[in-house]
Amino acid sequence: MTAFQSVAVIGAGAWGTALATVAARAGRSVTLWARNAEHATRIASTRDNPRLPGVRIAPEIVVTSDLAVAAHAEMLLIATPAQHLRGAVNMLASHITTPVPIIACAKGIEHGTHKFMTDVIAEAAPHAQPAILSGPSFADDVARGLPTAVTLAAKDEVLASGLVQALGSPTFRPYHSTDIRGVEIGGAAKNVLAIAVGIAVGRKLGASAQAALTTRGFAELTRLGRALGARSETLAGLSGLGDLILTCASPQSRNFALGLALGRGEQPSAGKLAEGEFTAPVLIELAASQNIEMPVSEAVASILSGRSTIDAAISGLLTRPFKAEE
Ligand SMILES: NC(=O)C1=CN([C@@H]2O[C@H](COP(=O)(O)OP(=O)(O)OC[C@H]3O[C@@H](n4cnc5c(N)ncnc54)[C@H](OP(=O)(O)O)[C@@H]3O)[C@@H](O)[C@H]2O)C=CC1
Ligand SMILES: O=C(CO)COP(=O)(O)O
Repeated sequence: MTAFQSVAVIGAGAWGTALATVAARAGRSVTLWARNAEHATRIASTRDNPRLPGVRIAPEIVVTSDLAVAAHAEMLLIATPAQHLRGAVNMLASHITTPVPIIACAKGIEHGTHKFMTDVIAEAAPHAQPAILSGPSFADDVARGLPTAVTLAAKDEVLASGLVQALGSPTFRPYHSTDIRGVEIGGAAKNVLAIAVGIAVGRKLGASAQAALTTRGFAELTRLGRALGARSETLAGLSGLGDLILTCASPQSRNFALGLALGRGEQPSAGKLAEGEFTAPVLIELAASQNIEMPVSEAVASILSGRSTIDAAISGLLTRPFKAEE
């Protein structure tokens, strides 16, 4: 019997809905919280969420917009966009008076503070036990029960392992870790790098360029990770290299798709969350503060901000001085 029988997922977007399904499949009693009361009522009655079309939400999942109901759970998963995670945890904080695990499921770095998601949780809800779940996992695949594997990290290995036991099932396999920072860096940086690779594919630069850019992207992700104390095996694991491979190779990724549209000179789809767009400027600020070179991420940030054209950014990357591979 797991110590975490009840689970609440905060944020009823694509990922929150998929994670609620995962937890229900693992035998937990699940509450899915949506900020909008009308949305919650509609999802509860139709058992369908337009943010994750075609996925039937199991009848036993309670859908609510009442935060007090959700906050009763023995573990909480936060699946809002990264820049809204602090707001969500702030709202939860007054309901949390005992140590309860709060698992960040968003991928990003907070603007202004340069803080990673578990640091934001620790600040906003001092009683919480922050953890992070990240890895190669499209919400649609996960909700449909296709096999996926992710990393779940907490400071305390026993806690991380307990959370894995509560959420894991044959088709959703979390691996536990204590390298919180390594997991957070991989998830945040891979979205920015996926935009770069999408641009290259959209510009028809070829499969060789796609592989080269993904690999050099991994090199800069690793450089930053090492500088911030991440473990190499985490960066080369599911939440780092694993998620980078997934996101840099599939138009199913919203970040890759954003890059693809930009590279083709098309208008990106409106209303689709591509976290890399928000992470790019803060990622390069953070890298600069550590004296870490991240030329691919810098190119993405300068394209997105309009400081550079796509052609100038590509030319800038291709004419960098030759150097040793590291
Ligand atoms: N989709 C995926 O495959 C995966 C996504 N992730 C990560 O999960 C996070 C969420 O992504 P995803 O679910 O796909 O995004 P969606 O755009 O599908 O949904 C975002 C959800 O967050 C809600 N939301 C927005 N702002 C707030 C807020 N201030 N307080 C509470 N809820 C809020 C939105 O509510 P409303 O509906 O009312 O607008 C919406 O339900 C991102 O960081 C993403 O990188 C991670 C792994 C996989
Ligand atoms: O994080 C994801 C897969 O692991 C989802 O990727 P996108 O946000 O690019 O769709």
